[in-house]
Amino acid sequence: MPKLQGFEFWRNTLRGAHYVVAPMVDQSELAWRLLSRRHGAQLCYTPMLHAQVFVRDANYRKENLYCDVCPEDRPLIVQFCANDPEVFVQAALLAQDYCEAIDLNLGCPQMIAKRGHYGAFLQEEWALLQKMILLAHEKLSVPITCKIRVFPEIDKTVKYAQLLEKAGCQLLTVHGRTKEQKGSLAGVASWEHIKAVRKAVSIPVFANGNIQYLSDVEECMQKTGVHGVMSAEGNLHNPALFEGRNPVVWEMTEEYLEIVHQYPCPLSYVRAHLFKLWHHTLQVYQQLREELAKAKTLKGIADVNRDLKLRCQEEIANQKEGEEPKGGLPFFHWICQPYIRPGPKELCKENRTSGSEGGMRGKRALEDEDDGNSDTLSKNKQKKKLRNPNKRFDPSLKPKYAKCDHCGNPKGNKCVFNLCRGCCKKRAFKEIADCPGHGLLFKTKYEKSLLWKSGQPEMQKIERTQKGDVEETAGLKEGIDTVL
Ligand SMILES: Cc1cc2nc3c(=O)[nH]c(=O)nc-3n(C[C@H](O)[C@H](O)[C@H](O)COP(=O)(O)O)c2cc1C
Repeated sequence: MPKLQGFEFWRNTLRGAHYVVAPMVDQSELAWRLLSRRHGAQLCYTPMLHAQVFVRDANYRKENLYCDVCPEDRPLIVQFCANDPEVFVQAALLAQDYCEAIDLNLGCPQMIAKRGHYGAFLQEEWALLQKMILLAHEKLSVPITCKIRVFPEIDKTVKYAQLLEKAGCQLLTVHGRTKEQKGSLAGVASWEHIKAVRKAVSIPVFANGNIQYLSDVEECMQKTGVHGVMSAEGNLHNPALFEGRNPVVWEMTEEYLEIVHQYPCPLSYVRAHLFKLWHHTLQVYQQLREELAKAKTLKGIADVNRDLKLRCQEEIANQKEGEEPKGGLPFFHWICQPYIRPGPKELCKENRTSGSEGGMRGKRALEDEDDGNSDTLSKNKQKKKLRNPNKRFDPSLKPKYAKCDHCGNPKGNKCVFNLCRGCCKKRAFKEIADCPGHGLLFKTKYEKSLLWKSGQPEMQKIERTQKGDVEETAGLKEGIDTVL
C-alpha cells in the first residue's frame, strides 16, 4: 500500500488528531501517555531517542521502545535526534513498525544538543536537513515529520518550513519560540510565526507553546489556523488539560500509579511527574516534598500521595469562607493547574527558597539556564554551583599545570625529564634510565639483573654465547617491559 502523505496521513492515520502530547525526555513515557490519552490526548510522541545509540544498542531499543508498547498507545510518533542521514534512517527503520511516523527533533535548545550537534543546533544546516529528510522519506514505510523552533524573522522561519516540506516532511510542529527562548527566558511563543508557516505550507501544522488550558487550544487553532495543538508543560501539570478539567491531584496520581504498576517505568520519572503535578501543594506541605524525594518504591510514593490527600482534605474541611491563600498560592492548590514559569528574577528567588525538588524541575531548570552561561558553565558545573553557590569557575583561578615538554599534557611534578608519565616511560625505557618521580626504575632493575647474572655461572655461559651488548640489552628491556 502506498504511504499516505500530508493531510491524508493526518486525517486517516492520525485520525485527524487535534490534541497532542509533546515529546518529553524522561516524561512522555508509556504510562504518562496512557494517562494523557485517557484524558483527551489524541496523539502522543515518545521522548526524544538518540538515533546513534538506538542503532548500536539493542538494550536501548528494548528499554525505550520495543518493551514500551501497548495497543491503546496509538497513534504514536517516535522522535529521534540525529545529524547523520544514514544513521537517522537506520534508526528509523528499526523503529517504524512501532509507530505511525518518525519525527526529527529540530527544536532541542539545551547544552547537550549543542555539544551533540542536534536539535535546534541544526536549524542553520539546511543542506544537511534536506538530505536527512529526503532519505528518510524515500526509505521509510511511515511518513517523516519534523518539530522545529522558529527564527526571530518570520520570513526565514517560513522559508525553513518550506524547505522541510519540499524535502518530504509530511507534518510540521512549530514551537513558536526561538532557540534562545528557554528556561527563565522562555517568554511567550509567537503565534504570528506559527500562523505564517501554516499559511505558507501545504502539510498539516501543529502549534506548540503557551498552551495551559483548553481555551488556549481553541484560541490558538482559531488564530493560527493550525490543525492541532501540542502541549508539554501544560500537560505535565494537568494531564486532563485536553478534557478542559482540573481534577484533584491525588486522583490523577492514583490513576497514574495504577498505570505505572501495569507498565513500569523508572521511579525517577514517576517522582519527576509528581513534583510537577503537586507543584503548588508541595509549597504548602514542604515536608511531603522531602518524603517524595526519599521514597524508594511505588508503594512508598503511593503512601506519600495518601498523606497529601488527607492533609488537603483536612484543609478543605477547615477552610473558612473568604480566607485568602498564603504566599501568593492559587486558591485551590490541590487541583491540577498550570505553573507559570518565573522570569529570570523570580527564578533566582524561587531557587533560593525551594532548593532542589530532587527531580525534574531542578534538572530542567539547570538545563534551561544553559543559555545565559552556555559557553562558560556546563550542566555539571551548574549542578556544582547549585550545591555550592560560592563556587567559582573562573579559569584564571584554576591551578596551573606545567606542561610535558613532549606532548603538552600536564607533566609529572617530580619527573626528571619534565615529561608526563606516558612520555617519561617511553624515554626512560629507551635510555634505560630511572625516574623516581614516576616510579619508573629501568636502570636500577637492569643493573640488578646484571648483578644477579654475574653471580650465576650458567647464565654467564649463556651470555658468552650471545652476540653482544646491544642485543642483550634489548632482550633485557623486553623482560623489564613485561614486568612493568
Ligand atoms: C520535561 C520536558 C522534556 C522535553 N523533552 C523534549 C523532547 O524529548 N523532544 C522535543 O522535541 N522537545 C522536548 N521538550 C520540549 C517540548 O516538547 C515543548 O516543545 C516545549 O516544552 C514547549 O511547549 P510547552 O510550552 O507546551 O511546554 C521537552 C519539554 C519538557 C518540559
